[in-house]
Amino acid sequence: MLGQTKTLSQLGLTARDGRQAALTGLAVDSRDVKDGYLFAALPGSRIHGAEFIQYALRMGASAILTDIVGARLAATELGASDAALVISDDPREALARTAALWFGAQPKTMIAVTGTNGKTSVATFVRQIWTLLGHEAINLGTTGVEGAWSAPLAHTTPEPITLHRALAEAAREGVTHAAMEASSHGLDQRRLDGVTLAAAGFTNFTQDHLDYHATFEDYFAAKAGLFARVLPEDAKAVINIDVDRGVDMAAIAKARNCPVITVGRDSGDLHLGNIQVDATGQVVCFMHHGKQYVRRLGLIGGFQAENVMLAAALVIACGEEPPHVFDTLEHLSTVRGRMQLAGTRDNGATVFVDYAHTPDAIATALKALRPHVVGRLIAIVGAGGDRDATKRPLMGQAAAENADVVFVTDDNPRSEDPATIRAAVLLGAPEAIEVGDRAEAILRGVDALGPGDALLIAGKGHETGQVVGDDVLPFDDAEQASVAVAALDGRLA
Ligand SMILES: CC(=O)N[C@H]1[C@@H](OP(=O)(O)OP(=O)(O)OC[C@H]2O[C@@H](n3ccc(=O)[nH]c3=O)[C@H](O)[C@@H]2O)O[C@H](CO)[C@@H](O)[C@@H]1O[C@H](C)C(=O)N[C@@H](C)C(=O)N[C@H](CCC(=O)O)C(=O)O
Ligand SMILES: Nc1ncnc2c1ncn2[C@@H]1O[C@H](COP(=O)(O)OP(=O)(O)OP(=O)(O)O)[C@@H](O)[C@H]1O
Ligand SMILES: N[C@H](CCC[C@H](N)C(=O)O)C(=O)O
Ligand SMILES: [Mg+2]
Repeated sequence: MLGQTKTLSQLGLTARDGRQAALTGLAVDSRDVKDGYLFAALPGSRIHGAEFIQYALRMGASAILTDIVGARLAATELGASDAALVISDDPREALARTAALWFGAQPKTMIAVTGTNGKTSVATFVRQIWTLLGHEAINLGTTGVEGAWSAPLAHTTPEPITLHRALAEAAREGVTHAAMEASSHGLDQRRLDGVTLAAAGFTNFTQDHLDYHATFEDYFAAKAGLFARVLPEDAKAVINIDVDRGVDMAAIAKARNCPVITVGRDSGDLHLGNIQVDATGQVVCFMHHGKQYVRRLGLIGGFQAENVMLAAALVIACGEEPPHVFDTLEHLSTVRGRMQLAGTRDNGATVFVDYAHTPDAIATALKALRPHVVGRLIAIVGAGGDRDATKRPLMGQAAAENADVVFVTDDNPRSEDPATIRAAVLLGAPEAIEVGDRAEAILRGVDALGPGDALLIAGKGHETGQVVGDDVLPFDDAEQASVAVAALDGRLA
């Protein structure tokens, strides 16, 4: 995009006085504005971006996109400037559409997946299936952009400028298929409203993010925006109807005339029949419109079978032949940090790392492990700072109810006092052992493993840092686990 200019009208924008402007770039943060840029001054959760219009104008902004409140806030600066002023009722949505036009390309076939848990897993499985079918495919989300083209991302659903820059670059590199995660923050802030989707998926709905969304209903409404607003009317909605609110989500999609494909544990256009677990995976019977496909997945957990089912249905919704899709499933590999086997002790006990950071995910992950374990199930849990505080005791409770031994430790305390967070988790797990230092908790968890036992280290999954205050200290659960196993089994040089 370097060196290009586009006029406001080429970007679908109209200035209040009809003025044109040749733009050289877009920015959502005044500190990123350069000569000739459009600065989107958005209403924020802490401050209105219009407070920075004066700064953006000094940096050479040629146009300002904001709402009526922003225009009033910066009336004096705007009055004295030549910059074009675009006022929108929904400037975040306008920015998303503008960013799509500015970058001008995306992979031809795109899907998005929302839900409290399972988005990264489903998006990764969709990408793996497309790749196995011979397509150039990527997934975008919590673990960055992965697949045929890769790049790091700071957010699960990046803001529109970052998102469309990545999509356009991937498309230029030959990527034809992309699966992205739609977080509730991303949907609420219209970050993906400029993406053209062929299909959208819904995994499940349980508690998270009640720090950001005022009520549970607001959280649902944000997620429902994927089907109520972002998905085009002729595009397919693929919905797990065997989970809470699945039926409501399907009704929202139907009301917009989107064809609805249902999946579920026990019912739906695609559902699961018998599942037989073994030490390293499961043999699953997939039932699709009266046909049965029995396939072995090298993945642990009934929830991963459900995620694979949703991924397969999304790929089929995008036009692939069902038998070809089911034939790829035996070749799927574990998503990094999701039920990842991180070590096996000499006595056969296993250690898994999993990104469970909600009450439902902790319960689900532990229940999923139980059939694979003949001995005790040990869990290490902790809750993040500066995030939904009401989920903390519920996370402790989920661990206490589903594991035999629980350690409560730290997981990204951020600006909060770690001991206060642990105390909240311990309210739900009063018998748990408190070990603040995460490395020590892992060492003690691994040390406690007898023959036939298993350890679940929950919360950090693929993360490579422990966020304490403003510092990110290097920390990797899988690495710590394998070091602990090696040290305790005398395999460290
Ligand atoms: C809570 C939240 O989502 N905040 C997002 C929101 O910022 P905000 O409303 O808090 O912004 P603010 O600080 O009030 O500032 C208002 C505006 O002034 C601008 N500004 C601010 C300072 C300045 O000097 N100049 C300037 O222009 C800001 O860019 C912003 O547009 O709008 C910004 C611009 O679009 C986002 O970058 C920012 O994401 C922050 C960085 C964030 O951390 N978000 C997280 C919580 C998030 O989105 N997570 C989700 C979910 C993950 C999950 O599912 O678990 C994700 O998709 O990653
Ligand atoms: N279908 C599911 N049902 C219940 N729990 C699940 C499901 N899929 C994954 N989980 C749990 O949630 C954790 C996170 O999975 P994943 O990263 O795929 O979810 P996500 O929705 O992308 O999370 P985030 O909100 O952080 O982006 C997993 O490690 C597992 O414990
Ligand atoms: N995307 C989630 C990840 C949480 C992971 C956990 N390790 C934590 O820090 O709470 C969030 O930011 O809420
Ligand atoms: Mg994710």
